[in-house]
Amino acid sequence: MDHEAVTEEEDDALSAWAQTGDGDIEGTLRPRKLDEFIGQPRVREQLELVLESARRRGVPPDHVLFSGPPGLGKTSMAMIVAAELGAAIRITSGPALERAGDLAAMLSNLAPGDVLFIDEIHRIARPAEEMLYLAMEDFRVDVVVGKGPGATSIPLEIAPFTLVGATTRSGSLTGPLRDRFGFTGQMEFYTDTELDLVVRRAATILDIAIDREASAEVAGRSRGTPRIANRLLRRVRDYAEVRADGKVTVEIARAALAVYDVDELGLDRLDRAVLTALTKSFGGGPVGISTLAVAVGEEPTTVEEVCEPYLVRAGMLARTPRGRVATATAWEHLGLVPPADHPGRPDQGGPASFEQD
Ligand SMILES: Nc1ncnc2c1ncn2[C@@H]1O[C@H](COP(=O)(O)OP(=O)(O)OP(=O)(O)O)[C@@H](O)[C@H]1O
Repeated sequence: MDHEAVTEEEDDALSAWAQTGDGDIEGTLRPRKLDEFIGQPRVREQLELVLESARRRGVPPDHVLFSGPPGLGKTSMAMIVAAELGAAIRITSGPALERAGDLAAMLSNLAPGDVLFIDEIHRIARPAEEMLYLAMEDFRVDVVVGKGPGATSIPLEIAPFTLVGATTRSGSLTGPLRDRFGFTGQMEFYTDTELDLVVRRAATILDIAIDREASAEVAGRSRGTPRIANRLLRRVRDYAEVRADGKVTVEIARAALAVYDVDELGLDRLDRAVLTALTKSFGGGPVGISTLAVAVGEEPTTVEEVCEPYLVRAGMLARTPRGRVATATAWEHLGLVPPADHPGRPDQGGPASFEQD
């Protein structure tokens, strides 16, 4: 292993990480405990208080919601909640709960203290959502037997449990559902320093020799997202193994990332397609998200949930009440000059003049 400036303390931490589990790669790379989780200091501190207090009182903690863009560690956090409580976790997702009966079956099979994790909870069907209200509040479900005027509803007690929900769109959650969560952890994009740690941790687990400059390069191009950091690391490893001696240096990392179309800011082909359509086809905007999605041949939700958060964060795209607008930084990044009257031009007020929605 080639960790040039790794301190002894870091080395200990890295080798402790190396001993975590096996299984599929994503699973292998998932942090298992709260203190193993890199980044998100605010969410970690808040969650620790929620869990510790529940542990001391000997009751299941309040229901927990994690929200934020994909790949920031919401599923990992859900698993950590269960691990920290020493509880079993049952996993499902909003789209899988199409019928209330599916949810009733899951809820009635829970043992006391279990954690039920519902990923993409904003996509849960209405009848299941209504069943969830009662389950979250009173640990009860009403099972409807029969049809038509003769139908009766039988109340069924369920074990006290903790619901952990994850969503990329907390805004689409209905008020009553949102209100039933006692704690919401808002996951933020990671800093480059945090991602550097994520990359080095994964390199240790996967036994990839990467030097410090190279891990920083991969981290800097990972769009603030650990899942992307781990993925880029694996692609860089492939390149190093096939085209070189297996060691990842910064030159190898740069060459590999060029092959995979990841630019210096971490923007991939889709991000650049969005910016190119926005600037070249729509004169910088404003343009609606659906039109933009059609122009790049993607689903509006993919553009909205996967590309947009990072482009907004990188200061390249602004959401205005009239649609999406490319900022001066976006034009510059593509090597283009914004038209004279475009609001993205700094002399026209620049990005700061945009009203965010
Ligand atoms: N803080 C972290 N430290 C190290 N690795 C992390 C961290 N957070 C996430 N990862 C890694 O990133 C990957 C994605 O994490 P996870 O599945 O928890 O994200 P998510 O927010 O649930 O994503 P999605 O909403 O797309 O399912 C996992 O392989 C995990 O190992």
